[in-house]
Amino acid sequence: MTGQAVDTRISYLGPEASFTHLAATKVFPEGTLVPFTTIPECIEAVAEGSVDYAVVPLENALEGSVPLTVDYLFHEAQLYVTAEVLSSIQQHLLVHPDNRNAESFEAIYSHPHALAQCHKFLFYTYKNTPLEQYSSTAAAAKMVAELPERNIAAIANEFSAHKYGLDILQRDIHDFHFNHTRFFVLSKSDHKLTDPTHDDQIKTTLMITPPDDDRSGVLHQILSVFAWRRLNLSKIESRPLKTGLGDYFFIADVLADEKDAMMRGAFEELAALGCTVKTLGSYYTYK
Ligand SMILES: O=C(O)C(=O)C[C@]1(C(=O)O)C=C[C@@H](O)C=C1
Repeated sequence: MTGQAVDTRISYLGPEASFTHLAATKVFPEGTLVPFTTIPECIEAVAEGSVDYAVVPLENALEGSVPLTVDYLFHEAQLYVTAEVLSSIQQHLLVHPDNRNAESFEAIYSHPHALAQCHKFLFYTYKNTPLEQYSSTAAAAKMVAELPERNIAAIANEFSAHKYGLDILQRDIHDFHFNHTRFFVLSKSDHKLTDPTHDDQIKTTLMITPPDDDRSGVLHQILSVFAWRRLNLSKIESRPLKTGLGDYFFIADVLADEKDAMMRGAFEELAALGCTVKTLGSYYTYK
């Protein structure tokens, strides 16, 4: 199934020119893209059926997981991943043209992940400048554009600079060169989006809750389920179950299709161990 239909509706963490918007246009060059201010709003829109898909950030190479996305998918939503998008992230310091000669700023605004990706730059160059969290990089850029009378700056991408008429004061301010973010394309139905450009490697994301009997070696047992079947994990991470200190679930990416015989065997063995498994489905990567 491709994501090309014009009448397909897609929610994304907006506004226009956010990194999430750019990721959404890779998969849906022709769909109707509907911006939302928060990740839960994007996810709820697809869950309640006002859009067909949601595109949300999942993980960044420098900052790690976006906890809100992971936790919302585990605790609140029953959705499937139909594709993931891998995007290279370049962060720039943007200012209103009226303030391009400013040497210091009242505050610098951006999404918390973007501020964190530029920690070293901000620490060494703007040590005493307050850093203010905003709903997305593009939302911060839009706000800076709308308030020329305030001497403030935003961290966002080049598209935001063009879209909102800002100057790029400093390019590529992210701390490490390899800055990439993974985005999930979510749907209510379990299917795979495909495209001639997608990667051949299929991936399945599982959310595994261990049995609550506190037995020793349970993580080892879970890992062995995959290891002896030669099912390669590209990621495993623990997140709090929110039921008590020390209670966790694991989010694991397995490089296989959940319909493979080996994967079906893995599901059976995990159940026999007393684990509860929530599958987010199998999907390809758009680059
Ligand atoms: O899409 C955006 O512009 C965002 O602000 C979100 C987000 C994120 O949550 O990771 C997306 C990509 C970048 O890693 C920085 C921020």
